[in-house]
Amino acid sequence: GFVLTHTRACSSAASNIYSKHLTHRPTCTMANTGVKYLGQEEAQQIDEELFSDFSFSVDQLMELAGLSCATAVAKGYPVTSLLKSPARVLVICGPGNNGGDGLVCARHLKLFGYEPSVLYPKRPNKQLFQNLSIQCQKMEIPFLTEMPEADLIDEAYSLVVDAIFGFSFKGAVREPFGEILSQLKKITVPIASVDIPSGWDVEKGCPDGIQPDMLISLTAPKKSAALFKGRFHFLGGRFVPPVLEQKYQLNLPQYPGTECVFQLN
Ligand SMILES: NC(=O)C1=CN([C@@H]2O[C@H](COP(=O)(O)OP(=O)(O)OC[C@H]3O[C@@H](n4cnc5c(N)ncnc54)[C@H](O)[C@@H]3O)[C@@H](O)[C@H]2O)[C@H](O)CC1
Ligand SMILES: [K+]
Repeated sequence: GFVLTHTRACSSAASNIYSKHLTHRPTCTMANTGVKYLGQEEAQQIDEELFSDFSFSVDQLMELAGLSCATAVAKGYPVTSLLKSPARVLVICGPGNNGGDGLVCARHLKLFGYEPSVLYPKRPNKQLFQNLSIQCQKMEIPFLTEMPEADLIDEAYSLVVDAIFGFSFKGAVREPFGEILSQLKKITVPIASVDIPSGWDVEKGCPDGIQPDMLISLTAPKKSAALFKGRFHFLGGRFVPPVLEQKYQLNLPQYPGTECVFQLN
């Protein structure tokens, strides 16, 4: 197995970039847990096993994944720490389950006191995603019709949640996501990426890709997470049965108490 331990210090460059959007700079804490970093195939295999052998439904795990993401955001960027009020968050959702996590995250962010807006340019024709979209609309979360320019994002929002691609991303980015990612490379407000920084190769990353300030790894980090340079790395998706954890030797850290996220660094 591929096991990485993390002892990296917080990136001071990233701190300087983002501190202008915060009233205080949160302190980083580090945990050296020895959790396993997964390859793309292994991540997909575990996902598949949760749905088949363990009989979970996608809705169930997506709800817990999205809740973890909103919780991590609330820990890293508390509403009261943000310079702009209301605390507007742009949640960008992609065409797969990573995008579904984003919709769930947006709904919980609203319940946590943020003002999320959703950009959802490619909507799969499946009941699950239609339901999640209706739930957001009923929560009075606006859906944008187009991607705002980078300077507009910096002006209007405190944070962007990147729920575009997760562990099934492969090959060159297809439109409209290429243009969306090129705007995200220009913004100065922090990006919180769900599971994988979108556009990054799941295992090898992407040196000239987006550089999120927060990464929320779900189930277990993927290999590219070793290249993450932002301030906050959280683990979420506290739903892995111990039998499955042992089978894949995930070596997951102990989540504190009833918490749904664990801060890896
Ligand atoms: N077990 C867990 O931890 C759970 C994780 N969840 C989340 O699900 C995603 C993985 O979801 P999946 O549907 O398999 O794939 P993606 O969302 O990564 O994307 C697939 C989607 O994207 C399109 N696509 C792929 N490559 C490209 C490209 N180069 N350009 C454009 N579009 C591309 C593809 O066609 C599909 O439409 C995981 O990361 C977690 O976030 C679950 O929510 C819960 C269980
Ligand atoms: K993502």
